[in-house]
Amino acid sequence: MTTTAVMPGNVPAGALPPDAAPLEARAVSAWFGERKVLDRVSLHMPAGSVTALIGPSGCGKSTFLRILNRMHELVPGATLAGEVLLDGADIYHHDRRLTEVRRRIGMVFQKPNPFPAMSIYENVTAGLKLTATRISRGDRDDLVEQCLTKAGLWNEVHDRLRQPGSALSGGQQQRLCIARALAVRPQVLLMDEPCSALDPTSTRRVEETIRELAAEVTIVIVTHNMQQAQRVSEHCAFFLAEQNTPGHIVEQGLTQRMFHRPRDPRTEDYVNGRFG
Ligand SMILES: Nc1ncnc2c1ncn2[C@@H]1O[C@H](COP(=O)(O)OP(=O)(O)OP(=O)(O)O)[C@@H](O)[C@H]1O
Repeated sequence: MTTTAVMPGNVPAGALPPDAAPLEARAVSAWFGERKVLDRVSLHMPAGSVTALIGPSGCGKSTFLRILNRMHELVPGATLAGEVLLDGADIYHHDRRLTEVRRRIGMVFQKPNPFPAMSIYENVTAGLKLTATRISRGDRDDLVEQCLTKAGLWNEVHDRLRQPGSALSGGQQQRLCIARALAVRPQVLLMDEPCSALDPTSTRRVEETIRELAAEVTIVIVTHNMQQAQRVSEHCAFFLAEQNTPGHIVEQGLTQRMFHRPRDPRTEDYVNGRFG
């Protein structure tokens, strides 16, 4: 797949976003100090679709997600082995710039975390400053509208863009965080339980947003909610860490197949709520 991502310093006001890219983990293992928490995880996350990571607490889903945009290395004593390929190129290659990797592979966290002192408008454009992206005032206005529209929030906030982001409801704040992540035109969006702090109505709204974005950005989402995994994802990977062994993938494939015709009895037990 060719890459036409917009580089920092050159953001035209065109249609969002550039190009979703496939992400692939090859034999990824991870340690915290001496303790191995992931063992040789290989997973293909196809471009322009949603991949859900499911599994009981502590099996390494968040650690795996954080490895996908090089956040794992921020933890003192944390190490890893294996490769992560974005559009075929290893994000851990010594030539890759960390800021560029994180710009291409954005992250939305469990708890909505808009910058509290910034307005809604400034929250969306915050990432442009961090990535030293130059953009004219007119293009910036267009970008804010596009990102808020993509995040399903424009209609609710277009008349109060200068109000603080923290004044929004929890679900709106999470969609603001999605808009902020989109503003730097990522090819991949990682989401770590993005709805776990939200009420059911806000959850549905964020899920709609995820589905709307899916054609244009590769999405990888950690979720404990089996209904949510089925509603939002095309692909699914079931992680398990049995009896203090490191987490690994038991089964992966199309979500509908995994939920209705699982191949491994442990997958069947998990998706049917018999453990975890
Ligand atoms: N910063 C850390 N330092 C040491 N150990 C950690 C750290 N973060 C996670 N771990 C350990 O790594 C293992 C995997 O944790 P991780 O958070 O990735 O699992 P998870 O599947 O995402 O869990 P949950 O669903 O509860 O969020 C766990 O045993 C956890 O205790």
